[in-house]
Amino acid sequence: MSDQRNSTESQTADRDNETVVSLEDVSVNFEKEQGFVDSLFNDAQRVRAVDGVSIDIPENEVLALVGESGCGKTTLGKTIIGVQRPTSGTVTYRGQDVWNAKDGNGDVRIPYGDIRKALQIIHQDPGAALNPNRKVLTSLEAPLKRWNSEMSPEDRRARIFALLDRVGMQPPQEYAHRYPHQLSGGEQQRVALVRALLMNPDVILADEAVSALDVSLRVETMDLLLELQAQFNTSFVFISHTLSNARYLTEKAGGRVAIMYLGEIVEIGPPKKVLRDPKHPYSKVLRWATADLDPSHQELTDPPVRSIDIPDPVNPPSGCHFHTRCPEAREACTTEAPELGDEAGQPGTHCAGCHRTDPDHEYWDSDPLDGVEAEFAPRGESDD
Ligand SMILES: Nc1ncnc2c1ncn2[C@@H]1O[C@H](COP(=O)(O)OP(=O)(O)OP(=O)(O)O)[C@@H](O)[C@H]1O
Repeated sequence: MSDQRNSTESQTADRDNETVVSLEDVSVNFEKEQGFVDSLFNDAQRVRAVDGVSIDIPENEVLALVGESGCGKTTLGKTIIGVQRPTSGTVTYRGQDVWNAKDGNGDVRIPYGDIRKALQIIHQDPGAALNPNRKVLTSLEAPLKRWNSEMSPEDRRARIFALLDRVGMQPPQEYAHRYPHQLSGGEQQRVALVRALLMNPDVILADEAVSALDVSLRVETMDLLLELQAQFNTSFVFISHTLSNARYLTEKAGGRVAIMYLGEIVEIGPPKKVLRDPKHPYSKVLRWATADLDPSHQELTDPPVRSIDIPDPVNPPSGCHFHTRCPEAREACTTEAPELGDEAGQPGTHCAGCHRTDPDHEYWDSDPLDGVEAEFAPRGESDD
């Protein structure tokens, strides 16, 4: 590990809290694909992939988005980096509305081209993202030619070689002249990382960027990502199915973990709080499913849920979306959606969207739902 990241404390203290990207009450709906016959008889159904999310991404942030498949992580990540247009709500980059910049609406202070350069993505499968018929050098030169057209060919190559060298592809001239199939999975991922870094971005979205790698390479790659994040002062949004990777990245970087369920962020905060002492019943389920995070895992035979079925995002449950599966749900959860709190999108805070976090909520006087143990936990148990 480089001495650029000696301690979580110094990293946190050095952090410049200027907001780079801000989402305000953002929702993204998709039309659900239907078969031909269904489409003749039924109205189009809308999937609520992201449902009313507000969050700030400051400079030098490491944020991990975690949740089950289909909960909206990728859609939210793409909305953060300005490639997915929200159905409602606003996305701003350094105060500029991203979609007004794209559409040329109003007084555009930051052109959309600059925003695209500043917000980059690394895909889960770098092999698929690289053109198989192009040498690494050609693939890496393309975005520089497009976005930094004033750069001379010599400077372009010097920058590419320096970055290939920095990510450990040595000698860089030799790697630059290979085709993607002549690289290992880990090397392809490094090329994808170089391509993102070439633009000097403010934010990189890494969508399951290490999950396709062998376990032995995963930690090495995560360490490299964190070193580069610190060196280039770039914020990283990591999308992960697994809490272990999210914990590794965010604990080392002094970052945040956001747990998503059916399009919503249900809990967000520092990993020590969210992963080791979760407040939301759904976060407890994810923690239970990660044996190395939950010492009681071995003794429990069943997951702490009433139902293992994930509801349809076309028609999420009323009130708290999690009430149909929650082992602590009461009547109040079926009607009133819990708030995550105004502070939730901001760094340093730990918030959960659960009525149990409010000791005065009517939840405590309402009846447990079928299958919920009446004395599950006393009032205020979830408070810090
Ligand atoms: N382009 C699209 N058209 C229609 N539905 C979509 C589209 N993209 C995503 N969805 C739906 O939106 C919901 C959220 O998908 P998303 O890919 O964001 O979830 P995810 O948490 O990233 O899942 P995974 O971990 O499996 O990648 C899912 O129900 C998905 O089927």
